[in-house]
Amino acid sequence: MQLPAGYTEKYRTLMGQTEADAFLASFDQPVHHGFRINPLKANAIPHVTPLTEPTAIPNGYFGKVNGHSSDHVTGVVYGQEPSAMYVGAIVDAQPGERILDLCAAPGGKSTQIAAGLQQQGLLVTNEIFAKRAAILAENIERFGVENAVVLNETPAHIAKQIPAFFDKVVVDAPCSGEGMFRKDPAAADYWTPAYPAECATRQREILTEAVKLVRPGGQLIYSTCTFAPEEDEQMMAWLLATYPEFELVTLPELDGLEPARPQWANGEPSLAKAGRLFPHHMTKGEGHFLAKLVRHAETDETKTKKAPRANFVHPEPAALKLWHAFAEQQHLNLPTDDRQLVVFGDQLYRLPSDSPVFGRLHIIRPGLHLGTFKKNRFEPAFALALAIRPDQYGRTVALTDAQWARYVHGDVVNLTEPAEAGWTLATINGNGVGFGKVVGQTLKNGFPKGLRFQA
Ligand SMILES: C[S@@+](CC[C@H](N)C(=O)[O-])C[C@H]1O[C@@H](n2cnc3c(N)ncnc32)[C@H](O)[C@@H]1O
Repeated sequence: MQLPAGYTEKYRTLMGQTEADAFLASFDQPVHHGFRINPLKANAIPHVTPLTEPTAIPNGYFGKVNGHSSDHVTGVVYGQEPSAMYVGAIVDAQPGERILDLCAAPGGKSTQIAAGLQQQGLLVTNEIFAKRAAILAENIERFGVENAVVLNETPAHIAKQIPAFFDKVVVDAPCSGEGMFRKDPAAADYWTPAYPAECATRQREILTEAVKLVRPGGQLIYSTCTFAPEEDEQMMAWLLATYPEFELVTLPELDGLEPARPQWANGEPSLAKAGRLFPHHMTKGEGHFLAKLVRHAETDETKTKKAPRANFVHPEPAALKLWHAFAEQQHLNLPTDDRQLVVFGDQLYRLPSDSPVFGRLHIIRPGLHLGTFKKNRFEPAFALALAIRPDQYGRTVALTDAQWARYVHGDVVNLTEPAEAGWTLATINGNGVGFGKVVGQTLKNGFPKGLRFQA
């Protein structure tokens, strides 16, 4: 591929001739695709997507996902570039943690974090641009995540509202995207010698807020999909110099992951604890930069922020009655725990445990969407169908491939046998695909209009 002259010169100077030749030649190699399977689903084994070649990352596989397959539509698989999967592995989410994904759309890292949290604890997933935040919310919903709050906010607003709150803050930063040149050669045309420094300015602004959000003793995870030292080693050198309470920690040993290059910044030896994935070294992947930092615990423990209680509107008794009646009639079995029911207009959600006061932050999804209050009745949400296991719901109908194609197209589905009338969970391959109302021997379609397609 045609790379800008300034680009090739830059990496010849940084790497030396021999390595630069191999690095630059890698841009003419094929793009590698990958996906992760979703351990949150009742059946995490895809229906049509082959699991032939695992990546070095848990649940990761090489291969391409068909966006119109039942595997994608039921959230059993999530397409993700193979080296991007390393970020989630380094976050290493554990059940019960409070994690913030600050630059999250479309949701690759967030869905990976959600898999690690196993529906316990709190994932706050944020995207600054509204259109991208809507896509993020859709992907979180399809993945069946129950414990995520989706925000559409600036990092500064979040830092002001809930400082020092999170065990882990992830900054998968907007960057010059040099690791995307193979996938999108037009991105290379956008590159100028000054572009990485422009991106670095924005990254510093984001990190200035991100550091405030990490609790003492908590971790900050920083990643980019670019090779530019200005956005990688030099960004970490700046962070360490500006925030001495942060320290880089050694990354786990993972296939293809190599130490970052202190000589590309100020020579500070600890920068080698950050990691790089280079396309001319790792077996298959587009490349990434990764770093994990810990914020030293403060000696004065009183400075550690206690979790403020969430400020949400709880359902009125009449609304609660409708919800309980629905759950009882449909034999919906949601485990009882401390998750609170909250209402947003006529919508009912289940807020994740440990949610803080979000104040005026712009929330897109306050947890799992359970459904809508209509006059004297309750209608279940699409998100609920994707989050529950079929054995948590009383009425289910397993669709054949042909019936599923009709369902996702928005058609009425003729059932092979009569079924009990009422709200029914349609499934394929053992996973929920949406609700529909059974009438006689037909399933009236409940697949959201905006998602319908011809399979
Ligand atoms: C590399 S992408 C994130 C990819 C995502 N983490 C994933 O795995 O799917 C960076 C994101 O940062 C967002 N962004 C751009 N400017 C930002 C800013 N000033 N503050 C926070 N996020 C920003 C972009 O819209 C983009 O969605």
